[in-house]
Amino acid sequence: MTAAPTIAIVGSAGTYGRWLRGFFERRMGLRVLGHDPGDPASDTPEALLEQADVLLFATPIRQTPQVVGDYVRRSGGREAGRLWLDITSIKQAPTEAMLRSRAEVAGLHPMTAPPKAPTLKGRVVVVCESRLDRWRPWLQALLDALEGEYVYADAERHDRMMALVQAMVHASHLAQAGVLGEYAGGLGGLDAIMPFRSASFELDAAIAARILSLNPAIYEEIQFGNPHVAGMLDRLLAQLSELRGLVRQGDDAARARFRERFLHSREAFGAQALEEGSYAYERVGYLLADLVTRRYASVHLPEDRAGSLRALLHVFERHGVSLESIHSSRTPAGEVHFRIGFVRGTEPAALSTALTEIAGTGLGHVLEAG
Ligand SMILES: NC(=O)c1ccc[n+]([C@@H]2O[C@H](COP(=O)([O-])OP(=O)(O)OC[C@H]3O[C@@H](n4cnc5c(N)ncnc54)[C@H](O)[C@@H]3O)[C@@H](O)[C@H]2O)c1
Ligand SMILES: O=C(O)C(=O)C[C@]1(C(=O)O)C=C[C@@H](O)C=C1
Repeated sequence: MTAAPTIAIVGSAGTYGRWLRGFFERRMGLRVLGHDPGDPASDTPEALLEQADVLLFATPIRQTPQVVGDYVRRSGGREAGRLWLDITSIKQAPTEAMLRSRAEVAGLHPMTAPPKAPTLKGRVVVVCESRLDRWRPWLQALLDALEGEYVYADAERHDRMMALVQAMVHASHLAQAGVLGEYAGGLGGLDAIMPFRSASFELDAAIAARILSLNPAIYEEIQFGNPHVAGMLDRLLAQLSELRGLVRQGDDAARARFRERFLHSREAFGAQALEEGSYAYERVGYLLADLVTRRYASVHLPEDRAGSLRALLHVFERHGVSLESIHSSRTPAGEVHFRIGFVRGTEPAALSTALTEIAGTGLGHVLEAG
């Protein structure tokens, strides 16, 4: 074990492999090697096994157990005393494959696509500590640097949870996307439906859109590669079939059964989860409402110092421009920027003068305005 280990990423040209290289190099100051058949300039598997202290698999879910098996064979015992990690979305098979090595082993599962931020701050990461000894303190240092929110489980429990947290959510949104597609002919596409949206519809459509925009192989494997998914789908289908049966039946008895069977899930959620969930929903609702504000500007404050936001707000105040909302987020490079919404009736000339002054004095970079 060394305090500044050399890291090797298997799958270094992939979406997460690239993000992780940036993280290890820039945030942790570590030397990073990587192999990926998609990048002919990448290092060889032999170089990884010869030089790296920590080997991290960021390869496609379906291939990962075989890829790990291949590295176990090539390594031939050299991995003893080193650390092997993976970030696969399904844990049991990759973990079993890594445990066939002599390395220390831990599985990580970031519950997010690589963010447009330098760390996983605020994002959940599942940690499967499979065989840890001398690498435990370094793994903790890695988790601290990643700034995630950690939950611990063994690989089997992880996969059972993912049948609900991922496979159920993806399956129901893919089904919604399919239904919307079938109705598109009669009602018009999503464009025609969206003006009628509730916040719930907007969020569900956003989730479906997200699933359909990311790597299809991941979503396929989350359904097909987890042995706990088929049972979950049976239950999901049974719930929907029962609901359909009751709606078709349509009488008071069916309504009573509906209230009893479906609305009483309240008890399963519990009072606290209901309160917190409903509050979270309201907050997201406000955010969505703010994002449709007609007049807005996105501003990056290059000087990361106390008082720079106050100076920015002061410019708007001097030009008589009133704010309706202000939200902060990050650019891909990790820079904070503020999205500011302005009240209806904002004088375009006053807003334009304020934004020109902000850019001209170097107080802020105006990234976007509308
Ligand atoms: N992208 C996400 O949202 C996300 C989130 C959490 C976890 N993960 C997990 O991360 C892993 C990688 O996902 P991704 O989105 O980066 O996928 P990706 O397809 O973008 O990247 C995978 C990379 O692995 C490479 N590869 C394939 N076979 C290889 C081999 N034998 N040796 C070396 N490299 C090989 C591919 O060429 C590709 O560049 C998956 O296991 C996935 O479940 C992804
Ligand atoms: O789109 C996102 O950011 C995701 O959260 C992706 C998502 C998910 O949908 O659950 C997909 C696969 C990964 O295993 C983790 C998270």
